[in-house]
Amino acid sequence: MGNTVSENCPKPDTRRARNQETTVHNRTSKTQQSELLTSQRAQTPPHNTMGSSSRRLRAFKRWMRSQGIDFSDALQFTDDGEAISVRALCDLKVGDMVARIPKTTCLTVKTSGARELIESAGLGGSLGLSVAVMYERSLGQSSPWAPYLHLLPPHESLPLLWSLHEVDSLLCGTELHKTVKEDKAIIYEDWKENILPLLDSPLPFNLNPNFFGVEQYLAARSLIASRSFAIDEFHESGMVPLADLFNHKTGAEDVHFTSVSSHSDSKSDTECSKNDLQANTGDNEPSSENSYSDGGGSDTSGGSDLDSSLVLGDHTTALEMIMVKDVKVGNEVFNTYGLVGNAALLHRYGFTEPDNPFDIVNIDLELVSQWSLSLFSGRYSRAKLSLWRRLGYSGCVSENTEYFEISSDGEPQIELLILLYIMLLPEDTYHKLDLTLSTKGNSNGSIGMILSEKGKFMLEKASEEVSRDLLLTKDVCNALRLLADMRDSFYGSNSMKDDIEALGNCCIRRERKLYYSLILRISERGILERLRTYAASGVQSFRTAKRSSVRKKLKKT
Ligand SMILES: C[S@@+](CC[C@H](N)C(=O)[O-])C[C@H]1O[C@@H](n2cnc3c(N)ncnc32)[C@H](O)[C@@H]1O
Repeated sequence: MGNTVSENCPKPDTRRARNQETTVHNRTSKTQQSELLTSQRAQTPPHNTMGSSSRRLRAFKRWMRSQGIDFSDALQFTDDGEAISVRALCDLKVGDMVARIPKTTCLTVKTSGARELIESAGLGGSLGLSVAVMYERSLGQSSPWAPYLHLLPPHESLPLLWSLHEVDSLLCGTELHKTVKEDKAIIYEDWKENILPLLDSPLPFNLNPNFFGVEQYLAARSLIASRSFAIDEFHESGMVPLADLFNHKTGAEDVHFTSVSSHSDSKSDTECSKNDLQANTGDNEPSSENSYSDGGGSDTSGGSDLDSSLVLGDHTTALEMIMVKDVKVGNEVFNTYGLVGNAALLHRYGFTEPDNPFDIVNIDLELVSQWSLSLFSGRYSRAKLSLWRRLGYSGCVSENTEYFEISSDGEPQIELLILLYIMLLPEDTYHKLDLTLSTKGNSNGSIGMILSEKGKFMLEKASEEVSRDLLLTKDVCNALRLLADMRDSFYGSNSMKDDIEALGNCCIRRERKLYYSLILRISERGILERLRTYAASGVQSFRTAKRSSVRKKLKKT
């Protein structure tokens, strides 16, 4: 069996937060080196020695050394009292290995003292890992991970942990509102069904209820969502000390995590194979169906030392952190948590980024139906929708809702344009198309078919760009503008200008939830604004001119 590495792409949390999430793997041959970057370069003191080493950081570093976690002294861990970040103490170069973390030091179900308890209860996934985290936390100083756990925040401020009032007031209208409310209910059920019964576990698991309440469960889930990694098939997801200290920058990471394997089915015995791991995999999707099929024996007991014999059935022994970009002395070293939009970032990690190019806004089919009903009868609207479907189109579907994506530049999904176009077809054209489709019986070249049925031009193989251009009639553009207005009304009475002003007056430290949710609102509303611009440009005369030139070209061919 080959090296097992799970990609640490964040899974789409929800349909709302399912903005493109892709991993970036731009490794270079230099990453094959296996020497840890040592102090040679770091010994040159930086001009501006910044940051501090807090007591908890010093204890954590001592603990890392005692556990065999190697880290370069070119990395500076900075503790501002609330959060940690990592900076370069000297110029870091692509290919520099800056840390090596033995898997045995990761906090997973397999390494936790609660392994037997978790496995016998059949708890897998985030549920199992959260019991491991709660259990180790309950041990206090006796936990083998005590200095690591001490460095973690009590919880991450994810919307899942906000009060219902906060969720309703701060997320109203956003892509997260409904999702978070649903999450809260499911997570509570998870706890009641799976965690509460553990308190009756027989000795030696004398669990302290104070560490296994619903609040502690939510806190553990928030830490897992925001900082766990998929390690391998054996360990599954786990907390990876040190690797989880790097902050995120969208599409501009400096460091990659790699699983290192040196085992028998490598091409040669001496060959090291490496696979990228990407932060973070915390499965924030509440689920009650977590179960373990692994019935493997368990020989760990509570509060044991980290046990190197735990790397069972998996030959990969360590995780490495390797620079994929040069970083100048004094600059922060970033990881990436994936190419995700702000709704996903807030949902899983509790923060958002201004000008995030991976943002999207969704327009529900339900909203399109409302718009259609404001113009046409229910029967007429349904018939048009059915024609659109018979032509082979659909929107995105998730959790029984059908919707259309508007990308961050304001461009709507083409299926929405086609639907609007069909909805707005003149009655006779619609009947003609309906009849043609019934006789033809297939929907090949459907865009061309729709457009040609309008009788203006023949278009068999339309490129998406040309099709878009032709679909953007004046009526379709007006419909887009109306839909943008309808979607924007979900945000309540505050205008976008009010939101921007509120953000300007907001203190990120004191009003973190407000700050990040305002960025989410503003970025989503910005997309709707760009959708309006997109629609407006469609009705401008230059656009008409462009269309007529496209038509001319098409006629010639
Ligand atoms: C894996 S941890 C990173 C280390 C973290 N700063 C710490 O104090 O341990 C992920 C958390 O760091 C914070 N974070 C990471 N990147 C961020 C960013 N670009 N802006 C704001 N907060 C960020 C968020 O709170 C997130 O949930």
